Amino acid sequence: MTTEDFSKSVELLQNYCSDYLIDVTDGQAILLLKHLDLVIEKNKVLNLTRIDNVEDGIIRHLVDSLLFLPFVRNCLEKPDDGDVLDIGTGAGFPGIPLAITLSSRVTLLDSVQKKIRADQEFINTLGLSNVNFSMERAELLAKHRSQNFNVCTARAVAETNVLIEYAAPLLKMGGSLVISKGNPSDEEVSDALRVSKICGLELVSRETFELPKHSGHRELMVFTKTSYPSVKLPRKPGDAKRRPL
Ligand SMILES: C[S@@+](CC[C@H](N)C(=O)[O-])C[C@H]1O[C@@H](n2cnc3c(N)ncnc32)[C@H](O)[C@@H]1O
Repeated sequence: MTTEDFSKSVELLQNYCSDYLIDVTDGQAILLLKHLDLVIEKNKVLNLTRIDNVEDGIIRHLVDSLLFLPFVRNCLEKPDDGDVLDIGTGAGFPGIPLAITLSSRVTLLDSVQKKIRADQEFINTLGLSNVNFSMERAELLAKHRSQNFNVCTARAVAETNVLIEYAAPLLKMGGSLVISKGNPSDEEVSDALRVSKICGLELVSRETFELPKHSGHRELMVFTKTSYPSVKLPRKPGDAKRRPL
């Protein structure tokens, strides 16, 4: 990107975000766009995303990830404090945009080694000091980091009931799972409500957004842990999907 293109992108990103009442400083916007640039570059040698241009990436990766920000902030006990886990982070969405805009500790979790390696490279280049990495399945992380996180996030990882089962043992009591969904079916939502009861979570908010330039509909859902699961969690890796609760 030329310096002129970069400045235009910073302005575009800030303008889009202000439509959702999300403030992004110049410094944060520069880091967000550098991350996007690194992802697009890395995508030439590693299959990370279908989005291969900055204009689409600003909307479908950056704005889409930043929609999580007010919800995550709201769920943290103290603003900008606490531990956030991004389950199935892929190329770092929404985890890296959240790490740039929050000063909380953010752990990027993915079971695929090459994705976590790419994320480590991105974070080194961006110079962020509040990011940790975990290369394993969510179900296995829950065995040694049980009740460790104030907030879990996930975008485009699994059905809502599966995400609830992954997050329940990882969250501290009172912690929350924040997820973004395109168009969840009634069946997905009713399954999620049933499984959330078993796992000790409650749906506390559900808000809808339209991405800029008709790029998609989003539902941001927040589930808060209010009691302990009534079944033993985590179950074996893969059970949440293969044998849903
Ligand atoms: C479609 S990608 C989405 C990546 C990113 N969240 C985004 O929105 O661009 C889903 C990612 O979740 C990871 N994943 C799926 N199930 C997982 C699990 N049980 N534990 C850890 N990572 C998982 C996959 O390896 C993959 O990188």
